[in-house]
Amino acid sequence: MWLSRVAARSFSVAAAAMQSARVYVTRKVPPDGLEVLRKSGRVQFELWDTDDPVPRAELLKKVRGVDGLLCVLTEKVDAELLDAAGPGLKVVSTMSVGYDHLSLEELKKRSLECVYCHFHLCRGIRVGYTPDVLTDAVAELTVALLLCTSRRLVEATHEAKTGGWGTWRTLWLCGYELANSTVGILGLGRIGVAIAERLKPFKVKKFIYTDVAPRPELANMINAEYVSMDELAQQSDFLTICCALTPETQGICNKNLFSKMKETSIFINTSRGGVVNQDDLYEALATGQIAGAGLDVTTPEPLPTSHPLFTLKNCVILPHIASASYTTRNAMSVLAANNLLAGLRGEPMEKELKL
Ligand SMILES: O=C(O)[C@H](O)CO
Repeated sequence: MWLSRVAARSFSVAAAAMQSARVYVTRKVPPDGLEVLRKSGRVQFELWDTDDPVPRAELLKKVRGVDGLLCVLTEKVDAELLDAAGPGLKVVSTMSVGYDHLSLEELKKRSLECVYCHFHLCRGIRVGYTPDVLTDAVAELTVALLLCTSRRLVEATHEAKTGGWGTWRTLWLCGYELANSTVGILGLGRIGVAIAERLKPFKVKKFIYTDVAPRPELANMINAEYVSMDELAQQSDFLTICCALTPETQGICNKNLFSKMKETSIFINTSRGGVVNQDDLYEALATGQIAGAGLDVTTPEPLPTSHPLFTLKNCVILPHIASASYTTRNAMSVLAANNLLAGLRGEPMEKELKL
């Protein structure tokens, strides 16, 4: 069985190197990325040319026999999809920094089959993603969401528009300020550093963080102290979640964490909804266990408008827009296209996920 799979892959890798590869693009991607694909002259690509996700059944049909897949975070790349694509699939390039929609296990399994293959170009399925190019946009939006939540801007504009604005009142719509505060970062990476750099001029007193292990090279850039998860919860006036969604971080922001936070603290999540237990968060917000939450990500997405979190004044919910600037989304599409092309040529990708 593996022999025929390896043989098929070896043949198709060699063939793709000589002629144009077949690629399926699962979404209308920004123009700069499409231009890269068009100009390459190396790929014949078919595009799901709308802003809505391609229906699963259609996707499974369209990937049959492709050499490459350029996808976004709404497409689950799992065993079913990889089987549907078949042994010719050489590259999956996602236009996202997050890769929790890709089953790394399944991708790895298929790559391992190539241990038996002695062709240099035959290295299993390679995966590209788009870190770095979105760091500025995500950090900027995180700061905006944090200020919007802590200074109650959504509530305030609502009051102004709907006649709630009476006379000037001493404690009306008061919130919490960054000056002299402690900001906690759960999961310190490029984005956490970029957020801290932007918050520093607001006169934050102290940055603290936790992660699977200390990250001194990054922490030194923002003078952040490594603390335990409990200390992070207890000390943070603002807690910003920057970790990837993995089996280890799934639901890590739960009752246990919220119960240790201050009643005056603000919780901000621009990573993935899955890191939060939303029932526990609702409880913490509704009972005043914490002061407020700003969420750019939820489970599911979109969050149904009937969801209890939407009933809370102290919860600001955005529709997953952290990287949504024209510059960044175009840059992500270019990087995803270049990763795809490099993978198809059997060359190193600019940003490749090590499986
Ligand atoms: O993973 C990502 O890239 C973001 O969540 C969307 O830009």
